[in-house]
Amino acid sequence: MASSRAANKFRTAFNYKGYEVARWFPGHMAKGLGKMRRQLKGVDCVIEVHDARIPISGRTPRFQETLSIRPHLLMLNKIDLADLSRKREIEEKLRQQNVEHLTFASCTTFKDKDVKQIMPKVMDILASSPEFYKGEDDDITLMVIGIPNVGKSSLINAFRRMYLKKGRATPVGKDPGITRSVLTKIRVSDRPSVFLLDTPGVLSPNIPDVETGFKLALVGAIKDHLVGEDFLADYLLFRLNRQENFRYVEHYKMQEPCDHVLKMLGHIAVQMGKSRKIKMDSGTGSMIIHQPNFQAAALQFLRDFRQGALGPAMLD
Ligand SMILES: Nc1nc2c(ncn2[C@@H]2O[C@H](COP(=O)(O)OP(=O)(O)OP(=O)(O)O)[C@@H](O)[C@H]2O)c(=O)[nH]1
Repeated sequence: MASSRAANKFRTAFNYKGYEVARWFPGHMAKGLGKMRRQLKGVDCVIEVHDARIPISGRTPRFQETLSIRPHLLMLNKIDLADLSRKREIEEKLRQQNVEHLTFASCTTFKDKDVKQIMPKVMDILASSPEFYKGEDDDITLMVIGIPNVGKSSLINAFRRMYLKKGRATPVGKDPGITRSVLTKIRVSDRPSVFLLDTPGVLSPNIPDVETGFKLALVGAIKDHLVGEDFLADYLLFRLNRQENFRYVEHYKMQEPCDHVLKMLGHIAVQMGKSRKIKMDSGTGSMIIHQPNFQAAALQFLRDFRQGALGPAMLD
């Protein structure tokens, strides 16, 4: 375990090296956003799924515009990976952002106990919004929105498992941008008759600052290669050290915490047995040296973080 003396040696600010985030918003997202907005008038309630590890950051302002038009439930998903020790503070901040209805959930936990609470909440929200409530015999249409990779498809599949006893209707994947088809209408319940509109993950065209961009990338909403795996790994190391979360020391069997990403990635690469052979001229002939595969180590570090192996996370 690291002493607080060791913790004092760590960087207090991250050098983003003049990174630009503007190019992280691909064209297909703008198209998706436009289609979603056009479909809104047939929607009774919007379920916005967001990642509980970044409860405040990264929700797009354009989503929030839609919220004033339609009843809205914000579902903070992946709580199995999140450190929610400051839950009250998070709830308060979201209330200040006009989030009236909030729920915490995990879509992958066995028995879907969190997902079970969502439909009753939606029914309550609709019942308290008479202008949108139609009556028991009418179809209810819900739109599921959110940034990439937060679990929108997983939620829809969980609903289908639960209410229709059916398997996957929509593909799930660990990489962002799996859902490309816009607005597929999927029946998720017979009684009441409920349809869900699946939507592609859409990022804000204006990510407000580079730090938000890095947080989004750490939770997998932006593809790693757009940021650079080693750069992102460095940011992760910076964040873990700042929060004095030193589980990585034990996890990678290190001697002590470390603030130098290449040193750390080198250690992980050796642990994983990942090295590259490089031919070098030694002056008296050529020789083969083994260089740690830093990229493979960076990917492993990011994967371990995302799967919760380095402890529950809170990036806001
Ligand atoms: N640990 C954990 N993983 C989850 C949870 N919900 C979804 N996932 C995983 O997160 C990844 C993304 O899930 P999807 O349901 O495809 O996310 P999406 O929002 O539809 O993604 P896009 O299609 O990119 O917009 C998958 O690997 C899921 O298994 C959760 O509650 N906990």
